[in-house]
Amino acid sequence: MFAARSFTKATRQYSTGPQGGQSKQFYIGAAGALAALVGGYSYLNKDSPSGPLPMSTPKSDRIGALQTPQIALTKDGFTNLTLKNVKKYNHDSSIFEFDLPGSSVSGLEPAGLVVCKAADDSVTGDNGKPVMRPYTPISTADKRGSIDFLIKKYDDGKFTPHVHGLKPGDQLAIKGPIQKFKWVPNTYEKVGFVLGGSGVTPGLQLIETILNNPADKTKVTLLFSNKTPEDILLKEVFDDFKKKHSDQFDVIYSIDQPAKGWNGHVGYFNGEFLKQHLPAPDSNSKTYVCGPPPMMKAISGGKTSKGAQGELTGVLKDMGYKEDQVFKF
Ligand SMILES: Cc1cc2nc3c(=O)[nH]c(=O)nc-3n(C[C@H](O)[C@H](O)[C@H](O)COP(=O)(O)OP(=O)(O)OC[C@H]3O[C@@H](n4cnc5c(N)ncnc54)[C@H](O)[C@@H]3O)c2cc1C
Repeated sequence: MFAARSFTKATRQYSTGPQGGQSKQFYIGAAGALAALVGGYSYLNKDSPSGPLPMSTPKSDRIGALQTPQIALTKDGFTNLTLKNVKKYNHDSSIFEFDLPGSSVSGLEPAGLVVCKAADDSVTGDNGKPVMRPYTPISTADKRGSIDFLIKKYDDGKFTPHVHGLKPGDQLAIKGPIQKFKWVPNTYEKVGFVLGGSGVTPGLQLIETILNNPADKTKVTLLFSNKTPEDILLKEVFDDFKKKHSDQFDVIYSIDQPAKGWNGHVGYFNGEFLKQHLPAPDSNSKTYVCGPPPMMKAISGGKTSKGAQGELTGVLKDMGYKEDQVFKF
């Protein structure tokens, strides 16, 4: 059985049927805002990785129980996918829906990502090589016929102006799925997520995987930092999670400066705040971090230029977390 979701900025509706195992769970990803202030992410390596929109996935588009779907992508090379549809999400982010051939699927299970580059290699870095960036789709692994991304535009960014300039019919080169790790339900009693801006995408993928599995009792806390309230992507999704899984999931939003009508946290996350809300550093917990470089640096230290986890530093290190208790997306 599979979850069917209808995804809009204001409303995210879904029905979730009984689920078999991990492979039959669905996730969305999201990506978003924050960070005009900061920008950039922990790429897989430097230039080579480091208004709302309806995104419905009809049940008929989902993997049929009796049929093994074809996987459209490969991690061995780039596949050029054609842009089917673009929908504005908010002031700087849009949802990009790319065609998958026939009724194939992306096959992108949590915790996984794809790497994107310009289909014609027209976007190059200072070293003359094609710029590549990692993205986590908001569509689920089993969605047939398309893969969808929510991508924030950085006006001074190297890659996202290109993506936001694409029109239906244009192509993007996509490689994946690249699975960072396989989530095993109930490995930890509690997990914490410290996310910023469009770094929300990989976190959302994993959070939804946990919450959609009734057998997974992992308690989840999300601390989500953005520049302004308008930058918070997929807030409606997390609010809905909180409503439906109040005993298992909690989310705290934070913005950088006070804003009219804002009742949530204001300011960067510091040790005192994290100590109050994150699971304590012990063998029953794990904390996941994803966000722009300055945030990563402050919270956990960044990843290495080749995408390795790198040394744990920052606030989490000061709080006593060990390297195996933190994962940097
Ligand atoms: C696992 C993963 C999944 C992701 N998924 C998504 C997703 O679904 N959607 C999405 O929108 N994004 C996602 N991202 C981020 C994405 O990979 C890109 O980083 C982002 O799109 C910006 O790319 P760009 O080339 O346009 O900007 P860049 O050229 O990388 O720059 C972005 C901004 O950061 C600034 N900047 C760059 N480096 C630094 C630095 N060291 N210090 C301070 N400022 C800096 C730039 O001036 C600019 O304002 C994900 C990242 C990861 C690691």
